[in-house]
Amino acid sequence: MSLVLDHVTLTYPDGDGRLTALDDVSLTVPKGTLTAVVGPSGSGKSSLLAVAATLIAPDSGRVAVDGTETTGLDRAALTALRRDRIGIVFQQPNLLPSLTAVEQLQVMAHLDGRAPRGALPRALELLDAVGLRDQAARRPHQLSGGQRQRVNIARALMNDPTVLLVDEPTSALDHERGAAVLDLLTTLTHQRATATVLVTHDRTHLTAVDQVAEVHDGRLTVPAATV
Ligand SMILES: Nc1ncnc2c1ncn2[C@@H]1O[C@H](COP(=O)(O)OP(=O)(O)OP(=O)(O)O)[C@@H](O)[C@H]1O
Repeated sequence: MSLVLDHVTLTYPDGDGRLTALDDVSLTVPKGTLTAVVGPSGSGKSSLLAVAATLIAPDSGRVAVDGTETTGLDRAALTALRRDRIGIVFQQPNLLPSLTAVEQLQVMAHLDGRAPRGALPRALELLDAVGLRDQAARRPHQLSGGQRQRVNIARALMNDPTVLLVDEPTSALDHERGAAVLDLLTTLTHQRATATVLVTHDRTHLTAVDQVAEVHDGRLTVPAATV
């Protein structure tokens, strides 16, 4: 199992008390499958993604990424785990304005301090996988919103993550482009055997996902196993 959340509870300070953002949440996402997490605003979706990304430690419960238990890992170990095993696609493609599409990906290979040998062929291969091989030399302002989101997705795959976490990828896109991005995520999940979690409040495009989990007031339910 590539991503396991086991009885995870997360609270935030709230005035004199605590607000429970995740309430005893358990979720398992096997490799090569896509789980959509749906729920209304404020239900806990972003908190779930942040805990899965090991950006926030839960108050209690267990998070395991690609077989590694994250509880008790120090900051350096968590940073390395995120760098090597986790890809994150944020809602807004936060691309660097001055870099071309292929450079947005290549820069990922520089971040861990290793010589980016093989970074260019890999970046081009990933741009090809997201249908943008011929846009490799374009800068963000020369790309459409949907194309920018594809670059964003390709970039998250640069380090060959096991776990892919995606936050509302279709919110800035029209219906057709949103559906295309979801199709692409489904295909990449199967091809690259990632354990993918997609957070969304929009159920329209969810027909092809492997599992839909619903979150309400921090409580997660997975209707009759769909994986
Ligand atoms: N840093 C924080 N400090 C205190 N409370 C927080 C913090 N972050 C989120 N919350 C609260 O935790 C609950 C869950 O928030 P979360 O952002 O996870 O929901 P969400 O489902 O992602 O919402 P949205 O769809 O609007 O992004 C909400 O009640 C929110 O107000």
